[in-house]
Amino acid sequence: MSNDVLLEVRDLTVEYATGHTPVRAVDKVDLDVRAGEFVGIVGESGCGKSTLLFAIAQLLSPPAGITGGSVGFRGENLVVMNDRQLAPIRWRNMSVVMQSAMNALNPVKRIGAQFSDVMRAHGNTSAAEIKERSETVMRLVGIDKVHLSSYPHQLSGGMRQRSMIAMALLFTPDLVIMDEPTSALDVVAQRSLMLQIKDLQAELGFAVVFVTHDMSLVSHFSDRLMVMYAGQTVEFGDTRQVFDQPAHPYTSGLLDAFPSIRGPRVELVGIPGSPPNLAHPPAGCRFQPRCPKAFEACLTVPPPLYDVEGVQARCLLHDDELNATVRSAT
Ligand SMILES: Nc1ncnc2c1ncn2[C@@H]1O[C@H](COP(=O)(O)OP(=O)(O)OP(=O)(O)O)[C@@H](O)[C@H]1O
Repeated sequence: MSNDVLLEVRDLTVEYATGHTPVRAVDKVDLDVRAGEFVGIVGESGCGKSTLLFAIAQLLSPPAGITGGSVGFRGENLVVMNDRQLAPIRWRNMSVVMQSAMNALNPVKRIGAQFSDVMRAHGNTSAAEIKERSETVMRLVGIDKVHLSSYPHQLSGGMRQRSMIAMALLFTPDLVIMDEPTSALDVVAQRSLMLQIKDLQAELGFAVVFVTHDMSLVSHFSDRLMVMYAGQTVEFGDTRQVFDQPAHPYTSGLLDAFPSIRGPRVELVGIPGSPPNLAHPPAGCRFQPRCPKAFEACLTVPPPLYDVEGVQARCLLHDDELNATVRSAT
């Protein structure tokens, strides 16, 4: 991993134009990803994780649209580019692996033919070159090259996901965006696929942005972790630090809701209540209605991100001035 910033997302805002009030699914999100880094994004269902990934990859379609901010990738803002300008970047420099290979792969086309389509669409026309690269990426993900002649339904779930990853690596991109690529797999296949992604990353040096619901997956595999709640980043920092000393009550709640594989047995506690309606988020802190540590200011003051020993956390508990006022009033 280097210190070169590969992806620089600033103030990114995405809205779904449905009903009377637009739904702001991603609200002014900042995200930097360095070359070769693995960044995990977690949060409850509906918090905007997939929308953020689609916005970064410029794959949103109506009613969703980017209404503010920028996506800097290798120094260029993707948001202002048209499809023709994006074409040379897609697959070659940035590729996407979706949640379900069964939906992303064409069911009536052999795997090899799908690889070939991607390579031809992006400028590789030599049949020999396409064959060689297709066999190489299948080897990289541990699938015998005979399966280039298979249809998706002839492969197991794990093999389908692996072939999606192989397809994403056809051009050795700098960034691979993954939206829960292991969620349809059993835990054994899940772990083996994750180990393989990490090995490939070490070998080929690409960065990964990885969305999941699974805290134990990110605890093992990500360098840095972003926790999202109601369209916003609520905590972002070094994964170990976030796990050891969560700086946001929502992160603590997520951690308490997941079993630890090796630690002592403890009772799991869920987070009471449910996430807010993003068309009408609560005033003040969005997590406040569910927060065990909420105090009066949380009802009205929308918290910014505070720096807490190198981790960013969107919680008024870290506002020294506000806390001094609260202490002096009691
Ligand atoms: N087609 C749509 N029309 C209107 N609003 C939508 C649409 N799709 C998503 N949303 C809104 O965007 C929010 C974020 O959705 P998104 O799928 O990005 O969340 P997520 O965190 O990826 O959830 P999951 O983990 O279940 O995939 C949802 O809460 C919903 O309010």
